[in-house]
Amino acid sequence: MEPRIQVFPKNTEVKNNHLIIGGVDVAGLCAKYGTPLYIFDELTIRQNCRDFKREFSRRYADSSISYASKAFLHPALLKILAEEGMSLDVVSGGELSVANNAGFPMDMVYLHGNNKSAEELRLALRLHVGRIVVDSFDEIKLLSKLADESGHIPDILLRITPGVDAHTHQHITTGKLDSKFGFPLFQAAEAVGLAMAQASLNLVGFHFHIGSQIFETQPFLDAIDLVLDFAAQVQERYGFDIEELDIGGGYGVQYEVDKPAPPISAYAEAIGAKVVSKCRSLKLTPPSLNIEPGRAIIAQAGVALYTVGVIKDIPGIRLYASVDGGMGDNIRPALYEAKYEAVVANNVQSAEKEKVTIAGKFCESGDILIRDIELPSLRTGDILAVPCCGAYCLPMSSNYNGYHRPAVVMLKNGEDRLIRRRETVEDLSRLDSV
Ligand SMILES: Cc1ncc(COP(=O)(O)O)c(C=O)c1O
Ligand SMILES: N[C@@H](CCCC[NH3+])C(=O)O
Repeated sequence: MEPRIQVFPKNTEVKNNHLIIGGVDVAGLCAKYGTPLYIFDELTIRQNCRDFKREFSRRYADSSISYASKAFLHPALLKILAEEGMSLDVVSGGELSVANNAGFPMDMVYLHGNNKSAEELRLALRLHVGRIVVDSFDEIKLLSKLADESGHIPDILLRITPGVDAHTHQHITTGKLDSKFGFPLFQAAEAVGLAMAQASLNLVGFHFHIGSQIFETQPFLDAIDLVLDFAAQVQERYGFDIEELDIGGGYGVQYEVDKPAPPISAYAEAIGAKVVSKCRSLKLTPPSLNIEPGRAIIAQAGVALYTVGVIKDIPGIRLYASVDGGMGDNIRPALYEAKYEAVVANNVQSAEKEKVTIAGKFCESGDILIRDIELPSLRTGDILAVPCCGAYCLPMSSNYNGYHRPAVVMLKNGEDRLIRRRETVEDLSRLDSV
């Protein structure tokens, strides 16, 4: 079996040397819909939701799982999440509106953001979202005023930056003290005092998020230690009892064959035990626990499909194969030096292999999707399948160089359906006037 298959959606197999996902021949899909194409496997999404719910509730009964919609947001996905009993994390009025328009239950929504506008806060108040995660002193004051005007008292969490190092890429670490997000611990008590003084706000607990693609459990445990110590301090100082603890997302996923991520059970085991033992030692009533995975729900479910175009051999230097997408649909290699695997969907296994660099078609020399990967010798017209592209690819995509964002297809029970059409030339100037 081709080892890279393990990084693809859960029900991926190889038949007649073709890549088959959810019973569907991937090369055939490309013939039907064109490329670049993003496909999502519904079964993998549902299994990931169920794994999180099962593993956390087993170790900590009073827990909930919120999908971080910034990783990928779509009405079809929202329907699946609602059916799976997931809550939702949104970070703007835009994400909130998409969720509301799709009929997602608003009481299951957490609104985040370090610079929420008055308009976004008014919308959240009008929709009675489940929680507003307040990020700054300015926001406490603004939300208090708006809540007062609206007549609705929102349940709020304060976002704390616990000051732990999550050992991940510096652009995706967020829990360090020098951060634009949240209240550093040394200012957080003052924030609790201010929030409690607002008759129009109902403070229920604390939130932290220490970063993304974190492979160790220890940074989560360190942050829990610090934030629950803080909860005990403010209980003594203000008589505030923490009812909810939201420990954010950041659970790692396997992008590369030789870099397996810890199973969800390992995070759940360590985190559940930590909250229980810490609350016991501090004599705190254990709070409800909310977990906010984005990547770990959706990354593995998504695959990017490209057609190979120009193949350029620079003897003694490098062999390049260019595909019909790149940084316009996946900025992650350029932004974070993210690494990806790939297989040739119409020729998965072959004795003839060579090292090749997969370039995108954008006018940037940094537009390299995968550097020096061993693949069956590529020919123009081959279909390249890049796994683990479900998270933070499409939501961070662009029209750079007049790129038409890809079509998106959902796979379920051997059937495919188009859930987002490919952009057209008309879309490129849709908003413009002369
Ligand atoms: C507040 C918050 N929660 C959850 C997430 C989801 O993170 P991940 O996709 O790494 O699980 C993020 C993004 O990093 C975030 O900023
Ligand atoms: N967008 C990043 C993760 C940051 C998530 C937002 N806090 C990624 O692609 O890995």
